[in-house]
Amino acid sequence: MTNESPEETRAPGGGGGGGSGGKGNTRRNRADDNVTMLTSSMDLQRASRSRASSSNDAAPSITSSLELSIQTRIFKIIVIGDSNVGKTCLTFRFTGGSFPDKTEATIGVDFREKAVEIEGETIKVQVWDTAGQERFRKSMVEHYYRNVHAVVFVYDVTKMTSFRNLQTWIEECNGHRVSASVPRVLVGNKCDLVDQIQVPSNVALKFADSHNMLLFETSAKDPRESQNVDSIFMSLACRLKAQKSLLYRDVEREDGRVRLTQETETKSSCPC
Ligand SMILES: Nc1nc2c(ncn2[C@@H]2O[C@H](COP(=O)(O)OP(=O)(O)OP(=O)(O)O)[C@@H](O)[C@H]2O)c(=O)[nH]1
Ligand SMILES: [Mg+2]
Repeated sequence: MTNESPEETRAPGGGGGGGSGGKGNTRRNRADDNVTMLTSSMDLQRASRSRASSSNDAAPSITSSLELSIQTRIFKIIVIGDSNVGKTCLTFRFTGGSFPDKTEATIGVDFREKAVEIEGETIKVQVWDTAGQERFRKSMVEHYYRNVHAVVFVYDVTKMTSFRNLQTWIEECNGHRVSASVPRVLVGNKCDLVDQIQVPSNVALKFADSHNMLLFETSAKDPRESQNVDSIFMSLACRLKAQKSLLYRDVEREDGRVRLTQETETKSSCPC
């Protein structure tokens, strides 16, 4: 587990992978129609180690990779909700394109990252998969909300308590001075368990509307829903791209550190 803040995160390189479009359930942006996923899951901790091990590479390659990094914007999206609702599986599905065979309760936070292309611009979506269990999250909460760009609230459609507890999660978010302009979405997960659904769509939709959120009902497990899972994150990335510009600045070439600063600009050409 790493604890890098976005300002300190160095942009790693990317690989392949992809997804777009998909059927909607309740309300959904078609953000992904004009979007191409570029990179599969990247554990930032591993990426950090790999960067460290290659730090003896020739200086020109470091310089050119930093120059590439300067062009890359990073959006920090946190995933919040009760333990066992499927936060890890959803983030894994988005960044890795599959459902994990086995998961354990998240301790602190797990970082996953995916590079996506929106209207010709490559953007890194940095997903913070947070711990639902209080004992595994209490020392980390400040870090979750620090400089966050978007929030995904998750409940389990087969567990009414996870839906009722959303109010507490929203209050925690508000209590950490997350601006009202930070986009938030609501995700009802485990829709594949059709015989066990406890949270009706209309109830969830009403709740989402009252909190000015889009609602996505989906399943991290069902591969037919993978594009819908992608849409959760891509709709946010599109909204963020339209709202603000996050740029790497203050390149300190001596030690290879890159600091991310945030500035706001108005852009209006996002397809979603
Ligand atoms: N049927 C079904 N099971 C799911 C789905 N998503 C997750 N699960 C299962 O739900 C359990 C919990 O999933 P996790 O992703 O680890 O839950 P979490 O929200 O990350 O839990 P914490 O890390 O403790 O906060 C695991 O057994 C998953 O296999 C889904 O869409 N459908
Ligand atoms: Mg987890």
